[in-house]
Amino acid sequence: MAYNYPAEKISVYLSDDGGSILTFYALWEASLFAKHWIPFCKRYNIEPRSPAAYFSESDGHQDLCSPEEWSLIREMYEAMTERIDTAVLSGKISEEVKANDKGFHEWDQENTSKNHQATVQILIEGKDKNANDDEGNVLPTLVYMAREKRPQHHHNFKAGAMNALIRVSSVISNSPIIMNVDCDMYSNNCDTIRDALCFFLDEEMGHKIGFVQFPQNYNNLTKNNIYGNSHQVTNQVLMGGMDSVGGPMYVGTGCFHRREILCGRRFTEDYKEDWDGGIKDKTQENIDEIEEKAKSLAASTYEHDTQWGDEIGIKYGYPAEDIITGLEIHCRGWKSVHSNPPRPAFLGVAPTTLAQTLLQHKRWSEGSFSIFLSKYCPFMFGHGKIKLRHQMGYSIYGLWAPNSIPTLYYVIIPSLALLKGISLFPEITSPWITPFIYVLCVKNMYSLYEALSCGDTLKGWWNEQRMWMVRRITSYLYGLTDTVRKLLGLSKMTFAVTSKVSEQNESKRYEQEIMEFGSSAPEYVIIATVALLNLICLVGGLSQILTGGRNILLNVFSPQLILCGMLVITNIPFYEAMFVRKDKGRIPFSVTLASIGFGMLALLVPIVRYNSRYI
Ligand SMILES: O=c1ccn([C@@H]2O[C@H](COP(=O)(O)OP(=O)(O)O[C@H]3O[C@H](CO)[C@@H](O)[C@H](O)[C@H]3O)[C@@H](O)[C@H]2O)c(=O)[nH]1
Ligand SMILES: [Mn+2]
Repeated sequence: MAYNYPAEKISVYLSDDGGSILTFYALWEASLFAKHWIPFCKRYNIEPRSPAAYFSESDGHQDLCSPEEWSLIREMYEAMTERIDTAVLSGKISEEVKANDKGFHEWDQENTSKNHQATVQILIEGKDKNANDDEGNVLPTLVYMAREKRPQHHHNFKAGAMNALIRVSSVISNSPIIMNVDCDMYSNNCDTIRDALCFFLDEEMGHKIGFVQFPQNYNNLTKNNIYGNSHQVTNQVLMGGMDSVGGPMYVGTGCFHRREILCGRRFTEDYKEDWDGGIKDKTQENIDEIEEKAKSLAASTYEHDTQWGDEIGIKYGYPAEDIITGLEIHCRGWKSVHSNPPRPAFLGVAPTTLAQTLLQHKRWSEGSFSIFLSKYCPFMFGHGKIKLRHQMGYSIYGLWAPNSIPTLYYVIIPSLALLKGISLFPEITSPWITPFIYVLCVKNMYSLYEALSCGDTLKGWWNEQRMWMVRRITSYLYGLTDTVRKLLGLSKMTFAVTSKVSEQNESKRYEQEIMEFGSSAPEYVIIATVALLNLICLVGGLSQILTGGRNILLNVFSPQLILCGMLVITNIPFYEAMFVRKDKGRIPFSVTLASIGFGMLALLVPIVRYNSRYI
C-alpha cells in the first residue's frame, strides 16, 4: 500500500483461503494504521515499507525525524500488533470491535476454514472522499476476500484462489497490471511498481512483454545457508540465462502480469495496451452492490463448465501451477522479463528446517516432473512456439525427480562395490578415466565459480553440495514415486503448504547453522543409511587396500575411493547428528537403528560385475 506510486491507482487484495475472522480483523487494523503509516513512509522516504520489517531492523533511525514522532508511530504499530496478538490468542473478536465495521457480521454464521461462504469486503474504497490518510491524501483501495469453500467442491489450491482474485478485482478496480505476492513475502523496495512498468511501457519491446518476474529472495538466510536455500545461482544464472532466450519462468510470486494475458490473450504484433480503458470508475456504483457482485464471482460453483483453470487464468491440476501458466503464456507468443535490482523487490521466508526444505522440494520436483510427462512437456508443447534453448531451460526442473535414481545409484553402488573389491571405473592411470575426472573437476569448479560470483560463501557452496545430494535421494525420489502413483491413479494431487513457523530452539539452531532433524521421518532414514553405508564402505575398502599392500589395488580403486571419501566428508553433519549431538534436533536413535538395519541389508546385496579381472 505504501508503494512510491499514485495511491489512487493501486488496489490491494488479500485472499484468505481459511476465511478467518482473525485475518479480517488484522486487515481491518492495518487499514486504520495505514492512515498514519503511509504518510510517515512517504514523508521520510523510509525503506522497507513493511512496518514489521522496518521496526525489526532499525532502532536507530530517529535522525530521520524527531525522536518523538518516531516513537509515536512505533508505539502505534506495537499497540496494533498487541491487539491482534491478543485477539489471536483468545481466538475471537470482541463485540466492541465488531461494531466498528459491517464486515465482521459476515462471520455471524458458522464458518470453518474448509467450509464457508464467499466474503468480499472493501475496507478502504480508494476513491471515497472519507478514505484519506492523516494528511488528506488518497489511500489505495484495500479489499479482503475469502472465496467460497465447500467440502464437495474442489478448490484447486493456490491457483483457485488466484483465479477468484482475478475475477473479484475485475469488478472493483480492473487495473491492467496485476502483481501477486505470496503470504510469506513482503515488499522490500518501494519503487518496484515503477521498475516493472518501465518494461511494459518500453517503446520498442514493451508490447511483447507478458510478465515481469522478480526473483524469490529471502530475509532469513544464514551466512552459509545449511539447507541450500539461497537460490542466488538460480536467480542470477538460470533466470538470467532464460531472460536471453524468451524470458524467465513465472515462479508464483513477485510477478507483474498483464491482466489480459492471465485471461488468455494471444500475442499479436499490433498489440497495444489500453491503459485506461478497462479501469473501473467506481463512483457510479455503490460499495454494497460491488461487494455482492464480487461475492458471486468468488462462489465455489462459479467456474463449473467454464474455461477457468484451463484457457483462462492460472492452470489447475498441477502442483506447480506457476511454471505451467508461465509456459503457456510464452507459448502464446509473449516474452517475459527477469528483473533483479540490487535492492531486492520482495523478501520472503525460506524454510528453516530440513523437513520443510525437503517438503518444498518434493512439491517442486513432483510438480515439474508431472508437467514434463503431461501434454505440457516443454519439448512437445513448446515445439515450434518457443526456442529450443527456452524449452531446455524449462526442462531443468522437470527432470529433477527422475534424477533421483542415478544419484541413488552413485551414492550407494560404487561404495558397496569398493567394499566388495569390485572395480567399476577405469584405473586411475588409464586414459579412459579422463572423462570422469574432467566431469568431476569441471562440474565442481564451475559450480563453485558460479556460487562465489553470485555472492555465496565457500562453505555455503559446500553445504549446497550436501543438500544437492540429500534432495535427490529424498525429495526427488518421493516426487518421482508420487508422480508415478498419480499416473497409475493410486493417489490424488495435494498442495502441501510449507510451514512458516518454527519453535524457538529450532530457530536458534537454524541461526547457528546446525541441521534440524528431531523427528523420525522416513527421509531421515534414507539419509542416515546412505551416510552410514558410505562410512562402512570407506573404512572397509581402505583397510583392504592397505592390508593388501599392492600398489595395483589402489590404482584400480582410487576412483571409487575418492567418490566414497567425498560422500563421507559431505555427510559429516549427519554422523554428528547421529552419534555426537545431544540436542533435540539430533537424529533420533530409532532412525539410527533403522538405518543400521538397512545398511546391513544393503551389505548383503550381491554385486556382480561380469568380465572383471579383479573379482
Ligand atoms: O490452498 C491454498 C494453498 C496455498 N495458497 C497460497 O499459496 C502460496 C504459496 O504457498 P507456500 O506454502 O508459500 O509455498 P512455497 O513452497 O513457498 O511456494 C512456491 O512454489 C509454489 C508452486 O509450487 C508457488 O505457487 C509459490 O508462489 C512459490 O513461492 C501462499 O501464499 C499460500 O497462501 C492458497 O492461497 N491456497
Ligand atoms: Mn512461499
